[in-house]
Amino acid sequence: MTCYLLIPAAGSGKRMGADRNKLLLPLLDKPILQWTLEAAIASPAISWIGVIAQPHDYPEFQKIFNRLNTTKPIRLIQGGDTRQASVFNGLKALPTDGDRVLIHDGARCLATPELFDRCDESLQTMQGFIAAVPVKDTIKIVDGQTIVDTPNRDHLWAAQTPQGFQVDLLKNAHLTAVDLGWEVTDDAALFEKVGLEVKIVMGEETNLKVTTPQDLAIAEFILKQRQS
Ligand SMILES: Nc1ccn([C@@H]2O[C@H](COP(=O)(O)OP(=O)(O)OP(=O)(O)O)[C@@H](O)[C@H]2O)c(=O)n1
Ligand SMILES: C[C@](O)(CO)[C@H](O)COP(=O)(O)O
Repeated sequence: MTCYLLIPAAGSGKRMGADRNKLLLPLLDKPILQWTLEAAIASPAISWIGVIAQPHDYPEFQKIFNRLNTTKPIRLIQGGDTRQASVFNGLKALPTDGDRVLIHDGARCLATPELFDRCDESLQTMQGFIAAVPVKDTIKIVDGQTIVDTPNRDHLWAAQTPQGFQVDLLKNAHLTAVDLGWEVTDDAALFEKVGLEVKIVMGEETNLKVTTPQDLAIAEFILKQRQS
C-alpha cells in the first residue's frame, strides 16, 4: 500500500514571535521542518510527501529538502491564508491514484516514524481518524471569569496529528466548509461537522506542536533525552 502525506507548513508562527516561519527556526542542529520530514521519511509506510508552503519560504524549504537523504518524492504545494485553506490546496494537489491521505503539521516535529506507521495501518480500516492522547488535566468550561462546567475527563482527548482520511470524503467536507463558511482548526472537525465518523488512534505524549518559545525549549529537552 502506498501512503501519501501532506505537511501543512505555510503558517507564519505568530505565537512564536519569530521574524520568520517558525518551521525554519533551529532546533538543536537543524530546522524544525527537517525533524518532521526526517521522521516521515523514516516511516516505511509513507511513499510521497507534499509540503504545503508560502512561496516566500520555497527557497529555504528547498535547501532543507536537498539535505535529506531520501528517494521519496517531496513536492511543494502553495499554501493558503489559514491551515484549513492550506490543507484544501494540498488535497487538490495529491497524486490521483491515492484514495487515503495522512495530514501532519510541520510544527509537530517530535512525532516518531512508529506513529506514522501506526496511523497508516489504522487508515486502511477507517474513514477518518486522528492521533490523540487522553487529557491529564481537569478542564473547566469558563464564561468570562466564571466556571460553568467541569466535563468528565474520561471523554476528553487532546487532538494531535497525524490525522488521516479518505480523500474524496475529506475533499467534499472542505468544499462544504467553503460553501457554508465553516472555519475549524483541524480536519477532523470538518468530518465531524458533515456527520462522518472519526476514530481515535493513540498518539504520543511527546508529539507536541511547537507553538511558543517554551514549546521549542521543551522539544529541545525531549530530543536531547532521545539522543542520550
Ligand atoms: N495558513 C497556514 C497556517 C498554518 N499552517 C500550518 O499548520 C500547522 C499548525 O499551525 P500553527 O501551529 O498554528 O502554525 P502557525 O499558523 O505558523 O502559528 P500561529 O498560529 O502562532 O501563527 C503548522 O505546521 C503551520 O505551518 C499552514 O499550513 N497554513
Ligand atoms: C491540527 C492541530 O495540530 C491539532 O492539535 C491543531 O488544531 C492545529 O492548530 P491550532 O490552532 O494551533 O490548535
